[in-house]
Amino acid sequence: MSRHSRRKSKSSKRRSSQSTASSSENMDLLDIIDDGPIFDVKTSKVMGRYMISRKNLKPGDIILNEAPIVVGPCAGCKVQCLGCYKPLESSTLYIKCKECGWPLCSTKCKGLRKKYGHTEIECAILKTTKSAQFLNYHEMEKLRTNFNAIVPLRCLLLKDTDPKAYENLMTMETHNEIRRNIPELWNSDQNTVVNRIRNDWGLKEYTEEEIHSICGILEVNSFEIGQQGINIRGLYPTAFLMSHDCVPNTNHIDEENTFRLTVRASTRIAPGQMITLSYAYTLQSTLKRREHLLENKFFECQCSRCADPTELGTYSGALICPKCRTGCVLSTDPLNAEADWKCTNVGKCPGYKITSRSMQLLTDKISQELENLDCSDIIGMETFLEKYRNVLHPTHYLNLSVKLSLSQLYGRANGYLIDELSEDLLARKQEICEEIMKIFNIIEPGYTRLRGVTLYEMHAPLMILLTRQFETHCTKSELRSRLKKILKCLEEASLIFSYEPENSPEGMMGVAAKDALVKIKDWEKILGKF
Ligand SMILES: C[S@@+](CC[C@H](N)C(=O)[O-])C[C@H]1O[C@@H](n2cnc3c(N)ncnc32)[C@H](O)[C@@H]1O
Repeated sequence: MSRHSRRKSKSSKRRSSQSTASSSENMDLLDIIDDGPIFDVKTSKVMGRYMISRKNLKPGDIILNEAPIVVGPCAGCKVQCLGCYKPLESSTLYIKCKECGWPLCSTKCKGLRKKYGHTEIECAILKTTKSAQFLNYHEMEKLRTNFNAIVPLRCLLLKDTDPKAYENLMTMETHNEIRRNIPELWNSDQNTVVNRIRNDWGLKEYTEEEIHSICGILEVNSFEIGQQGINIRGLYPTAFLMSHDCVPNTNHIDEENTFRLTVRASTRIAPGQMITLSYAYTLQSTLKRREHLLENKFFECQCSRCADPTELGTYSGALICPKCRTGCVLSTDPLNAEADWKCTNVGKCPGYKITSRSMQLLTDKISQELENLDCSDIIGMETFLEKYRNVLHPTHYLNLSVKLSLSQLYGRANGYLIDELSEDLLARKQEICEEIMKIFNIIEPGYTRLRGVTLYEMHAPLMILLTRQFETHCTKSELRSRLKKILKCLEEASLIFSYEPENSPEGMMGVAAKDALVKIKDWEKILGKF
């Protein structure tokens, strides 16, 4: 899943505690379960195992904190250091491990002989199997595919090095029965993982079936992790148990060097409520999210957002009716990707219908146009919004992604620095932030990065406009109420970012939000409490 994972266990009476979870590197599921009643694991025919809360959780509460079972390069990744995963493709500064011959960032790489890096046992196997002979540095595409087999090999090595972890891992969902009927997927795993491990490296002790199962487990259960330009995947012993929801109630972060995962509640979660994360990108339409989930996680999402043609009133996939120009064109059956789309302006529209296929062709074409836009081109983005004003709903996911970019570009891009913005452009930044916040409040509610970033962005135009206007046209009471609004934005942003690593972009935004809060407090000293 994208920045998520899940896990297994037949019993429905399992639970974990925050204190136990954070106290031991080597705990297993049962250790967690025995000690603290944060969640239970239940089983359903449709979803398999899933987690429910045992208590009232508040936003920010830790649900679990655990070390990975295994980490390493993603399938399809670029060439990277086998120890610390630093990207190496565009770097001339790399060496080959003097034992196994695989690329490393340096002889002093911090991941050498480390549990979650290039271990001695991995190095010995890659050396004795003469695996480096297949690393042809003149054919990058082929070279990259060698990395696909690294994490599967690490999983297989657990059989001897950590049998309990291996046993745990092998209970995870593989979806082999579906995956083996998708030739493109199965053959790619066969060629780049199974044949690599068994034929090229000669490790025949591992069966084809078990290697395919590990490929499935990794695809279905691993989290995308990594900080500071590192993009890798990790399997976690418990977090994989969280089921998917297109409006999730948790968020998670992974620590930079240890790769420990912390899952927190992002909203209030009541006892008995499912603990969820989104395996798909929330800023997409139902059709796109469901397509991703079916192709990558092998299930059909039926959540309340997917089942509602308006997507809980966010209209993330809605078109503007070309006939009546005011109605919304929505799916007649959102849980059926083939269903027609119709204008819902009943009585006022002469009637408009489009097939799902045509609707997708249209949005794919517009999406392609968007992809070709320079990501810092403010005018290009505003022109895009204007061009599709009568085609896409204002909160269609393509418009939302443009507005999210604009919310950050106004005030930061060259020629658009915050102090240089005219009052009109400051008002535009504010308007965009307010518009997208309404949607994020629905699809990414609570303590989420998207809300944190947007709240922080929103405070800036509010503050600059106020500083420019307060001497000329602002009464004392208006001043106080405007400062109160800014204070609220900053306080919430700063709270959300307090859970982020300090050196991450969000962590740094948190520091900036705190600094800005101090300045606002100075105003409070003059004006009295807001
Ligand atoms: C990471 S696993 C979650 C743990 C898994 N249920 C188990 O028992 O091991 C992800 C898989 O769980 C199932 N799943 C998770 N969320 C679901 C949902 N909302 N609807 C249907 N199936 C879901 C799907 O089979 C999916 O591929």
